[in-house]
Amino acid sequence: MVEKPISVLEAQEVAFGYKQQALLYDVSLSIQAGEMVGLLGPNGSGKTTLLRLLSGVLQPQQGRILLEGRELRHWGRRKAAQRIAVVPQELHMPFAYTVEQMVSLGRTPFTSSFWGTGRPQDREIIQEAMQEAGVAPLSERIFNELSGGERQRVTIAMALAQQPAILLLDEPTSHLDIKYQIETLELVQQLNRQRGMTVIAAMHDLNLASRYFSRLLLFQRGIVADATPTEVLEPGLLSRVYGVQVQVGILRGAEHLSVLPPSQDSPPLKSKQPAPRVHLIAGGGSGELVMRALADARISFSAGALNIGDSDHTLALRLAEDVITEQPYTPISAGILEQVRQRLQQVDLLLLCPAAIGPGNLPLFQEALQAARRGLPVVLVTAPSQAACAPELSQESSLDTEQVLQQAFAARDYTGGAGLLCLQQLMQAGAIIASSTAAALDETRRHIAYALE
Ligand SMILES: Nc1ncnc2c1ncn2[C@@H]1O[C@H](COP(=O)(O)OP(=O)(O)OP(=O)(O)O)[C@@H](O)[C@H]1O
Repeated sequence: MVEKPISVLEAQEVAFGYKQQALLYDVSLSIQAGEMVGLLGPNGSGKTTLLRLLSGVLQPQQGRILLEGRELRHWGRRKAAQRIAVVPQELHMPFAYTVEQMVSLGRTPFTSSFWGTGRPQDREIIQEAMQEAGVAPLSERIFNELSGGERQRVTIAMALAQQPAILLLDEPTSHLDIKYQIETLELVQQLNRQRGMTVIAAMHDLNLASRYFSRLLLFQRGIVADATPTEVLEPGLLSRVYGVQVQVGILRGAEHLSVLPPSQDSPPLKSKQPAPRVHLIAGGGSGELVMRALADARISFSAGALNIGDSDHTLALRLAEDVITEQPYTPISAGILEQVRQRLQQVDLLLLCPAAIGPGNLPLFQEALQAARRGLPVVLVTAPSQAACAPELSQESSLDTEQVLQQAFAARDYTGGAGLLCLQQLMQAGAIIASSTAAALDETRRHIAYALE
């Protein structure tokens, strides 16, 4: 029997938010010893927060983080620091420490002395760490007086002095010029290859990420993609996540992918998929089953508007051909609504998933109603719980079915009646009820086939 290797670091269904506001949810990932993983994602997507959770600085509000198979919060700070070192984006020191003193702090988890210089072997490790990170000539300089790039390399030396099994780096090249960017990543790669150090680094530079990391995690409040650079650096996926068009290819003579802005005279990017014929409106996880079913059936669809941070948004980034994106925690704006309106004029079918309707997304449903009145076929997908009671209901009178449907519509309405009215008007405008994911898929296939005739 082949034994499953134990992950050195694992996140199991982790959820976390600051001040009651959900930020990350359902993050599950497993890192094996010796992996080199690049963590990509736009500003504010939660990369630093994920690294803080993986290092134990923050505790998950749901789920757990395991270090070498044991829950991280049971390790204790000192023991965990003997295994994991963190290179933060910025380090501010309140005192005038020298570089050597700073790097010495890296030995603190192993010694009783604050500076970690008690034993000769510690002094040796500190010197070696300064050499490796290229900061030995700066050893007597005051840390706070160094340039951003120099400070970053000192922080790396501090982490190396910790001799960790796992190195977490938060944008390790952000303050460095191109020479030090390359040197830093070469150093990290060397530590990974020669010492088997496991590396996870948040990266903004997609080209450096594709060059140095064999596994990339594309993050947007949740994991959108977790695969090799070739699979993750896919123009459609990047444009959905970053909201900008890019070209991806292998430059002549190079061995790795490059991501570039599209040149002005290059033709617009052609999608591998045909233009979506189906649009989906969802939210709060209500679209998950339908999106998975559409993707499994290889039906190209667009989705939105969805707020960043909504689980349906993260899934749509992965599965949909195009996603109309709204900022987190904000009502659907007029500009975004206009994008939805235009999309609804282009597709053959709208799938409305059983999302709760509040003041923020009510305009979306009203837009759907306008589209239905203009003649766009609309399928109202009812919640799985509603589908579950449908077979029993079909044996009762049709009035009961109607009543249950109305109750279900009312339960989704958080607008004081406008949401319910909109759903009722959608029914009057001819919307079809699909009481299961399978029924929604059947309706979708039927409409696509009909539209092709
Ligand atoms: N201590 C905090 N309190 C409240 N909100 C926070 C805190 N730290 C981060 N945030 C918010 O959480 C979100 C994610 O931040 P985070 O720093 O994890 O993202 P990031 O992907 O690392 O961003 P960047 O690429 O810009 O560094 C942001 O909206 C940020 O404002």
